Amino acid sequence: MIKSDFASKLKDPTLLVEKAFVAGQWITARNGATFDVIDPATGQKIAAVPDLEVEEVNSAITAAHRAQKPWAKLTAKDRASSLRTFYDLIVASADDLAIILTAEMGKPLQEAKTEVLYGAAYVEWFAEQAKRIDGDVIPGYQLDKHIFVVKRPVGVVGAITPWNFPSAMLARKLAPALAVGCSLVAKPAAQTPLSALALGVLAERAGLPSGVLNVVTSTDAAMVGSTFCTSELVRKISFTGSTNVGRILMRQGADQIKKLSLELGGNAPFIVFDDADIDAAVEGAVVAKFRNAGQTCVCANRIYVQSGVYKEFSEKLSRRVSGLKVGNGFAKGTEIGPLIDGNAVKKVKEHLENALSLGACVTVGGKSGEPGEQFFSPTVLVGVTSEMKLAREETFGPLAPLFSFDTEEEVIQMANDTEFGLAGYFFSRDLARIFRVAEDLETGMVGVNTGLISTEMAPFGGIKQSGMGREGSKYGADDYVNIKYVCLSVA
Ligand SMILES: NC(=O)c1ccc[n+]([C@@H]2O[C@H](COP(=O)([O-])OP(=O)(O)OC[C@H]3O[C@@H](n4cnc5c(N)ncnc54)[C@H](O)[C@@H]3O)[C@@H](O)[C@H]2O)c1
Ligand SMILES: O=C[C@H](O)CS(=O)(=O)O
Repeated sequence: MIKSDFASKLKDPTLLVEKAFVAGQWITARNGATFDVIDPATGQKIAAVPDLEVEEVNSAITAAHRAQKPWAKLTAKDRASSLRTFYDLIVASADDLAIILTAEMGKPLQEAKTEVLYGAAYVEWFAEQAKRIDGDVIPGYQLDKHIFVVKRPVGVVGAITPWNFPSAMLARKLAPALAVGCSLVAKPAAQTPLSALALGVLAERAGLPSGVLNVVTSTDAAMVGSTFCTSELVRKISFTGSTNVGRILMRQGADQIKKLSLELGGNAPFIVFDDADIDAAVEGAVVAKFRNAGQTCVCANRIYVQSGVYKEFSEKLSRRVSGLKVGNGFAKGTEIGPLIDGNAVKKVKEHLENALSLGACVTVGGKSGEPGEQFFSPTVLVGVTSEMKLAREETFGPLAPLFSFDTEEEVIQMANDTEFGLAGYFFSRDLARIFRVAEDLETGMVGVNTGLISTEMAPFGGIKQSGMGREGSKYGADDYVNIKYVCLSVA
């Protein structure tokens, strides 16, 4: 066990596990291989976890397959009770889970705790929803015919999750899956496996039967994905990550017509109309752009400001951003943590330099940390135009580009001019405009006069190349069941 100084902060050190969770056992790789987990704020190794190979991934799939039918045969109430216990254990360990999350991902500790509780909220919600996976009784088409519609669990789910919300993105998948009677093999991002493994510890303590939840760790993500997609035992792939990888999984799953949930990339527009409450719009932009240092799929990637309020908004936003505290996620008062790795810093720099070369100007920020450090100061750019890379690509960092526009028609056209369609935001106090723009934005989710829309009670997901399926709300369960129709003939 790596005794990192963060581990000494844990009330319950047994939550920090450096083994994979397969068939209810904590295992190492057969060949003894491990990979390091690095604190992005310091570049220090904080743990080492098993680098599993295809045999071990198939063992996890087999375990999930063995466990699934007995799990599905429990009553909904029994599954609900297990998930409720799991929820209670997550909440009770939230402080420790947040410490582990900040250590491996870098986000400020308060944001990490918010993420842990947000993920737990999905477990709570689907513990309740487990008892409401209702079907239908439909009037027969002949006197002797009786039509019943039931919803049955899909079966074994292969779940692949990203590094930016390593706890909540797994919770958002396992909650509906287990609630309806599926079992699950999770593969967390190699950068952040510890949060998923800690959830495995708590699932075990909650009494989830062996094999219902498995967590495999590997640096060979492509191997895990193709193993999920080619195994006849895996009936569904639930993926959160980039659109490029989503495409790969769609292709690989096509041969077996795998059921898919894809939560993919975004390029969210954030629109400020001249009738907006500008101070509220500034606060909305800060949370929509700089939450998780800009590393969220629903971040405001393009900020469009109507020309009449452009000067006021850009000055107020720049002043607000200049006060954001950058630092180690464990340091008191930190609001902007490190980016996940050097490539993330490189991408932000590339987008910034491209914009500057095409005429944009920095009003605040624009600086990266010392070489080898992953910090980047929260930055506001003015004079941004659609020709710049950051208009077409997801920056995934603390860079707020301000575009100017004149008319509603113009900004709707610009906002929708992207292959992505995950989230969109706008600020306006004109009710007719609110209904028009909410209708016209080509996104799966819209925030009106708010920059934060993520909740377990609403259907989270995108359209176009931001994915398919929904997570959260009653719609979230639909992705983990098959509908079965029974026609009973009895005179
Ligand atoms: N829509 C959402 O809810 C949501 C949430 C978080 C992140 N994202 C998106 O994820 C991206 C950033 O996260 P990321 O860098 O971890 O994305 P990524 O696609 O590189 O990795 C996501 C997961 O896929 C795995 N992976 C990588 N290559 C794979 C392959 N060939 N086959 C199978 N699995 C593979 C990774 O190991 C990781 O576990 C951004 O585009 C962001 O918008 C979307
Ligand atoms: O990266 C996007 C995740 O879905 C995080 S959140 O749901 O917006 O908090």
